[in-house]
Amino acid sequence: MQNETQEWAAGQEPIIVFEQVSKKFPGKTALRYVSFTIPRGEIIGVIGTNGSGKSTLLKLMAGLHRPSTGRVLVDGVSAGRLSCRDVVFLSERDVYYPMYSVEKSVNFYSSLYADFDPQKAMDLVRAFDLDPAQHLDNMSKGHRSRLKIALALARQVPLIVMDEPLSGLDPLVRESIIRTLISFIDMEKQTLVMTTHEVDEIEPLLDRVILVREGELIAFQRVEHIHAENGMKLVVG
Ligand SMILES: Nc1ncnc2c1ncn2[C@@H]1O[C@H](COP(=O)(O)OP(=O)(O)OP(=O)(O)O)[C@@H](O)[C@H]1O
Repeated sequence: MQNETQEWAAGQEPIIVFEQVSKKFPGKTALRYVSFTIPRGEIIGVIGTNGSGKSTLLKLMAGLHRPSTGRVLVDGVSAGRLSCRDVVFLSERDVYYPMYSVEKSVNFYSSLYADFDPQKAMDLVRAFDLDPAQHLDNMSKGHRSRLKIALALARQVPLIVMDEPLSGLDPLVRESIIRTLISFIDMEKQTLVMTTHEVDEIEPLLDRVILVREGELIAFQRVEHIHAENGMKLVVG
């Protein structure tokens, strides 16, 4: 697979630019000279085997890591200067207040973030079959994952970054959850970037794929181009 040359329509500046980005941790180079440009209004999947650098890539986009070399721009701003108003980052970790109910969590988030839309959050709660009155410490891990996604999607920000949003979800509901998730994204104004190991389920819903292997960008392509070159399946390993 090869990387594509991009052409952008006038006035359609990209939401994310990576220019020769490397990220080094003590004793480990997680990413090496990664460059790509993500247009607005797309669904992007970041795939690769364990330890290939996916989460590091997402944290750089969200401004949670600074590049060791190179430059990351989000909406024209250096990622190091981003605030929580620009990007939502949904981490793999389960962060919640166990004593709160679903509805109280929505109200709490509404008080935290000026761009939080409580009506949209409650619509998502219903779409994900959650009980607004249920307390989080009584909820299953899968239901807490749904709530976590609902709270992230209710923010009106240009970039939503999700690290493994499907982890902890029953394989039988993953596809319907991801379809619901995508249906709530405002494609005129928002871009979604997510990592996943569930490539088969998610692939039909993606516009583009970033494939990383051992810290290197192997491909950044539209899904249909990958199909044309490799048949119907993405190859992760
Ligand atoms: N804070 C850190 N300090 C040291 N090494 C780190 C740190 N964060 C990540 N790494 C290392 O960088 C490499 C890439 O990690 P990363 O978490 O980005 O991979 P990943 O593709 O998301 O993996 P997984 O699929 O298992 O979540 C790994 O070898 C990891 O151990």
